Amino acid sequence: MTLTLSRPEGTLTGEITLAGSKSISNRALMIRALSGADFPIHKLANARDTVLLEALLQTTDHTLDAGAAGTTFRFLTAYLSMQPGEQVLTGTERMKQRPIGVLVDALRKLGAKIDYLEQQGYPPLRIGAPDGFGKANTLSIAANTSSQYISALLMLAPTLPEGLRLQLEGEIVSRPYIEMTLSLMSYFGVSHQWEEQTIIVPPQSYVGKPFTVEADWSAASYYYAMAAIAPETDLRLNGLFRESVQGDAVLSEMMTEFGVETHFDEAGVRLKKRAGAEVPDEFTWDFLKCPDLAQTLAVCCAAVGTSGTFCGLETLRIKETDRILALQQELQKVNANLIELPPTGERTYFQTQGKTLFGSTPTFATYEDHRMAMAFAPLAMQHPIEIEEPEVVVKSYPDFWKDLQKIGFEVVR
Ligand SMILES: O=C(O)C1=C[C@@H](OP(=O)(O)O)[C@@H](O)[C@H](O)C1
Ligand SMILES: C=C(OP(=O)(O)O)C(=O)O
Repeated sequence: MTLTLSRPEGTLTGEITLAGSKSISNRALMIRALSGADFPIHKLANARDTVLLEALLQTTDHTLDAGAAGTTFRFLTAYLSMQPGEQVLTGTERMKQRPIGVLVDALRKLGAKIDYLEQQGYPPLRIGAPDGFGKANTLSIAANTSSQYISALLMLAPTLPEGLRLQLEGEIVSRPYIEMTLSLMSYFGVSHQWEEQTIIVPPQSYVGKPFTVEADWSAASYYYAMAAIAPETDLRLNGLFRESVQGDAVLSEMMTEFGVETHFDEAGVRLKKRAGAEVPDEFTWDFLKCPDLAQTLAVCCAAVGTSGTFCGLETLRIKETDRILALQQELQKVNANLIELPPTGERTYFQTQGKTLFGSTPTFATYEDHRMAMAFAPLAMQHPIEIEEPEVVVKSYPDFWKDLQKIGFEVVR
C-alpha cells in the first residue's frame, strides 16, 4: 500500500499531543516485571514495540516473537535468562540480522543457558533455565555496538545475588539511553555508581510506585523538521519536558540552528520560526548520543539546502534497516544524497549534499523502518509525495498519519 501526502503551502500552526516514549515505556515495563509489584504506568506508549513487550512479559507461551522490536528483544533476552523453563525468542527476518552476541556472551558469563538456533551471534535464541545465575558479578562488555545490551543487564543487576559490576569497553554508543535506564532505576529506588567506564549496581529491591511516561522526543523530531521547512511556524507539541530523561531532547538545541525556537511551558513546547528566518549553509552534528535523530536531520538538511556534516552514525547500519543505505537511496530521488567523506582520522563523517528538487511525485520506500517513513514525511511541505508501506510507523508512533491531518496535511491512502 502507498500513501499520498501533501500540504498546502503556508504557516505551520496547530497542536499535537505526543504519545509516550517507547524507550521509557519499555524500561518501566521491565522494571515492573522485575519488581514483582503491580504499580500503574500512566501514559504508556501505544507503540507496537511497547504493546508487544507488555504482552510477552505476560505470556505463558514458550515461543516469544518480538517482531522487529530491538529493545523488546534485547530486554527479554536478559529477562528470560533468569526465568524458569525453556523459551525460544525470535523475531522478523531483519531481527535475525541484528547482532545479539555481545549480550549473549555477557549473560552466559552470568550463568545463562542460551543457544543460537540459526546463525551464531544472531536471533533466534533458545534460552534455558539458569543454573546459579548471577553468581559471577563482574562483567566486561563492549559498549560500541548497542547500548541496549547494557540497559538490559543493568535492569537485572539489582536482582542478582551479588549485584553487578559492569566494565564498559571501548567507545560508549547511545550513552543517554544508558543514563535513561539508570534514571528510571533510581526512580524505583535502586542506586548505582558510575565512575569512568565502570557501573556498579549493588543488590537491592525495586520499590514499586506509580509512574508516568514522558512524551516521545524522537517523535517530536519530525515536527521540528516540518517547522524548519515551513515558511513560518507556530506549533504546540504537548507532553514534552525540558528536564527530560531522553537524550533526544537535545533537539531543542540542535534546531535553533535552523531558526526553530523552543518555548517550554507546563503543557509542553511551542515551536516558533519567524518568517524570513535564515537557514544555515552548514550544519555539523555528532549523532553518537542521539542516533534516532540522524534520519530526520539528513532529510531536513536536504529540504532546506543545508550541507550537513554528520558523524556518530556507526550504529545506523544495524537498526531496523541499514539506515545509511536507505537514506542514500531515497534522497537521490529528490536530487540529494548522503555521502561518506574520505577518512581523515578516527571518526567517519557523512555529508548531505544537494537541495530537494521534485520532478513528478516521488515515491519513497520505507525498508520496514518507521523512521524512514516519518523522516521523509516533512518533504510533503514542499511537494506532494508518496510513502510506501506507511503502516511501518506503528512501531513507535501509530497515530502519526492521523496527527499530520490535524496540522493541515492531506493524507490519501
Ligand atoms: O535503549 C533504547 O531504548 C534505545 C537505544 C538506541 O539503540 P542503540 O543503543 O542500539 O543505539 C536507540 O537507537 C533505540 O531506538 C532505542
Ligand atoms: C532503533 C530503534 O528501535 P529498536 O532498536 O528498539 O528496534 C528505533 O526506534 O529507531
